[in-house]
Amino acid sequence: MSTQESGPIDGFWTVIPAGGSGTRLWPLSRSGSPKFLHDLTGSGWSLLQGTVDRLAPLSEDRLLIATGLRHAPEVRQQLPELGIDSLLVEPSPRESMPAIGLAAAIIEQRDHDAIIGSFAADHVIRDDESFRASVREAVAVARTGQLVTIGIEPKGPATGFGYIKLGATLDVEGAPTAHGVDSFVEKPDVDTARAYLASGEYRWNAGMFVFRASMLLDMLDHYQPGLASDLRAIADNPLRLTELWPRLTEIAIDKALAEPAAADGRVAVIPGHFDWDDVGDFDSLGSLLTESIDGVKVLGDARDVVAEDTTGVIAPRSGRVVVTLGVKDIIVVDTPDALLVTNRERAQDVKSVVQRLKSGGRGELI
Ligand SMILES: Nc1nc2c(ncn2[C@@H]2O[C@H](COP(=O)(O)OP(=O)(O)O[C@H]3O[C@H](CO)[C@@H](O)[C@H](O)[C@@H]3O)[C@@H](O)[C@H]2O)c(=O)[nH]1
Repeated sequence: MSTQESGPIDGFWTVIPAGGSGTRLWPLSRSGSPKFLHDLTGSGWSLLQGTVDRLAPLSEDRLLIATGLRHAPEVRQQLPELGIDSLLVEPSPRESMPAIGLAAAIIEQRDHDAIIGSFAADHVIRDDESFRASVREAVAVARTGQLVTIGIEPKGPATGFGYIKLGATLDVEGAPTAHGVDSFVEKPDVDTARAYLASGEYRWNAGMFVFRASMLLDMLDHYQPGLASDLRAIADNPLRLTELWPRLTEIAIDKALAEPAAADGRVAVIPGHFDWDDVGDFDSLGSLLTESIDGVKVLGDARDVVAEDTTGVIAPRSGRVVVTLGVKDIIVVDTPDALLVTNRERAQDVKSVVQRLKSGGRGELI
């Protein structure tokens, strides 16, 4: 298989775990309306719709979206063409492993040889063709029985991402850039991240995993046997979902599988060369918005902003007009029930004020 090949990939399924609440993007993103349901780039599409569209040329209608009970109606509304079998509704959040594992168990029953690519619902990718070429390489390696990830060249010493240490190059037909993975390190401190960056040996973990469905279930049997047997039981009898789901281990795929499997030499990485952003906070959102009005990036209706001698990001979402004068690197997010004013430097800390609101009895705003 060549990386230049186009068209759908035989037996390839897309899984999209769509959970998490994106608290650093509060008050735009709320637990009832998380960031994947929002258009955060001004494209007219939500991040979820963009993700589905990016993968459709590879997997066509072989798609499974795993989302929470609260978000399922909005997901259906945004994706009216979604087949009845393409939505997996979870009774409560359990992190990514139960969602991806159950999707794998269900898909394996439908298609024993399925290869699955699991991709977050809430990331922005600029160069779709290059992304799909990386997925094709990842599939070629996944066919050999490895758990494969796509790693992103780090742009800075970010502490909000996991890092993947590259191992030796692999010799797999159709995957000329494939490497083994030495280890995964989840969200290091800034000094460690700087050292990783300087070494040139690390890639960002972008939460993308490609694997044979049967292989993932075997790995789960090995590393998370209790979870594996519960997930198989639910896939065998979906009526057991409400009974078994609450007891499933709440764990991310990185911790449950990627870290231990890398230590056992069972993980590979394709270094991706496309522009990727997880839109983690308002600062990164600002850099994604291309249109600047009088020096300000506006997410919403530009007629609702009057900004003089101002730089930063403004999201007018209340129907009110936002007027700023003489402020630099500001972030203003105006929604009907909550107004956030901060600056780009403190964008990451929005998470902690959200926590404060929650513990202060204003959980209804989160
Ligand atoms: N269905 C479902 N999906 C979930 C749930 N919890 C999380 N997810 C999904 O699992 C993925 C990762 O979860 P996050 O909670 O957003 O992880 P993170 O802290 O951002 O870290 C992960 O992603 C980073 C890249 O964005 C990585 O750098 C990091 O290493 C790790 O993989 C996202 O697609 C998220 O929607 C859940 O309960 N249910």
